[in-house]
Amino acid sequence: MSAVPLRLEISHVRKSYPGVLANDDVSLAVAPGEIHAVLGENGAGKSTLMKIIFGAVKPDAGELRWNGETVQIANPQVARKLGIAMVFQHFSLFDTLTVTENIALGLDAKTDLKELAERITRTGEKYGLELEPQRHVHTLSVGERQRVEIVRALLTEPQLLILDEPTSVLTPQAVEKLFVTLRRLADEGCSILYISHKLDEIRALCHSATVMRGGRVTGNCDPRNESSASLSRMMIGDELVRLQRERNPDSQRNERKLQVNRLSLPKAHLFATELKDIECEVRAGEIVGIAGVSGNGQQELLAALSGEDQRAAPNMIMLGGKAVGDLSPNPRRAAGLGLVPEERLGRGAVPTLSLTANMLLSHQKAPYVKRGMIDFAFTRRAAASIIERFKVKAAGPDAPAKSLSGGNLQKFIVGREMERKPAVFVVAQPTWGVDVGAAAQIHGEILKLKQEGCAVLVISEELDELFALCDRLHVIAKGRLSPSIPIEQATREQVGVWMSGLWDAPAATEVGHG
Ligand SMILES: Nc1ncnc2c1ncn2[C@@H]1O[C@H](COP(=O)(O)OP(=O)(O)OP(=O)(O)O)[C@@H](O)[C@H]1O
Repeated sequence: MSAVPLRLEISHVRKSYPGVLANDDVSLAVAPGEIHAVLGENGAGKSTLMKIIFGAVKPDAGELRWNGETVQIANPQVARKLGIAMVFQHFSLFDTLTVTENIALGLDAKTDLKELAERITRTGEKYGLELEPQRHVHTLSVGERQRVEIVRALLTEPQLLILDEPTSVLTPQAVEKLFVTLRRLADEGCSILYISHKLDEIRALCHSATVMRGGRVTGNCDPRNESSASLSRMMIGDELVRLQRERNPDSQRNERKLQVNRLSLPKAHLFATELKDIECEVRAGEIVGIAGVSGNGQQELLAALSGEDQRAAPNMIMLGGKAVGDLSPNPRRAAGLGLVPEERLGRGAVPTLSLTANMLLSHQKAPYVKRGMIDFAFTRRAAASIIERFKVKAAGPDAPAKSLSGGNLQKFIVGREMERKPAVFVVAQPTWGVDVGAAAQIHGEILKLKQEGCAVLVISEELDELFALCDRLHVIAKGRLSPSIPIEQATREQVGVWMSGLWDAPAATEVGHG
């Protein structure tokens, strides 16, 4: 036998959860050095399949062959011994530990922390994933956390690397760098399973693709020969809805709903970003975007806006004319603020609680709570209506938040916050991990909010998203905010230059501070 065996061969895998068949007769094969995409809508069963390969979930039926041998992957330790590494979509890092300590936990053997820190730095530099090993994870932005996860996987020198939406929080430049890394790994013989909703990335990177829908494999193709439209048709069985962004030039005369006035905040901890003189405003019926590479003050700005950080002077943040800079989240909500944070598990939702109970995180007044009593029947109906309106795939309103796939939970949280009919809606990474169909739907709902007169602030690293949604755009860099530019005048090149902090404040086209 001269033929090289397949690196991984999966045959007839099945896995059911209460109420859902997450994987139904799934087969898939990956050769050494092959970059293989797995694509499908939110809840199609991609993560479940990857967890089965990684030994984190036990299949009900089916066979796995590794380098030609039948294997039982009982747990992730077995997977790692075989040479399988996985970067999860949800971070699996401990906040209170440093980068090095977190990575040490993922490695089986006893490790010398000093030596490990050096390896982390070296690997990070080699692959363009720079990290500061001594930093505590709670001080890192989501983009930086993603880097930790990827470096942790690379340190094990895997034969198969599974990446579950690795680029969702990376900048275009970082994605390019990552692709160089992945192609090099593949050239060295490492196989890669790549889950992503970004069809253009799949077409640029992957040699082959398996398409899933409703737990089943619905097709195989070479994505290099497909267009994004044909891939998306295979995935959702339909054409995408085109967004209609109506520019309303009069919105500049509308009432100011959110104003940030010379907001400066010193670092809350050693690795935080200091906010310097942030000035922006959002008027009723307007969508303003903030672009920028993660870790440039987005987290700090969100904390100041939400009330998690109450150190600002009252009038540094004005909500509908009310000075709220030093207030806690509840009075800000009462003043009309709706907020979707970038971390959905932990900040956006309580993982172990049902979707119904999670409604109460942002709905604590009538009709949800009456005379101090929670109206569970009403709350449950409200959760059910969000599930229906946003097409959230979940067993029902009683399903725990953690049982939802990433994109579905995101849809639920966005729906829950919109349900409050906020006067000001602040959303970070609105479509992180969300499939193309659902992203179009979330964008449509955000545009609808705008039409209803809501003032929307979108903080995102996805330039496409910002260009599709916003009327005006700012860029955040090193804790400073650029002036805003009307979207018609913005170019990717200019925004890219601004991302490194280079803008001339007085000369730039400032709108809306009149
Ligand atoms: N632990 C669990 N308990 C109950 N149901 C689950 C669990 N894990 C996954 N499911 C369900 O299985 C189905 C497949 O989920 P999976 O996470 O594999 O989808 P996915 O294709 O990775 O989606 P996404 O793109 O949103 O990450 C979903 O309907 C999900 O709600």
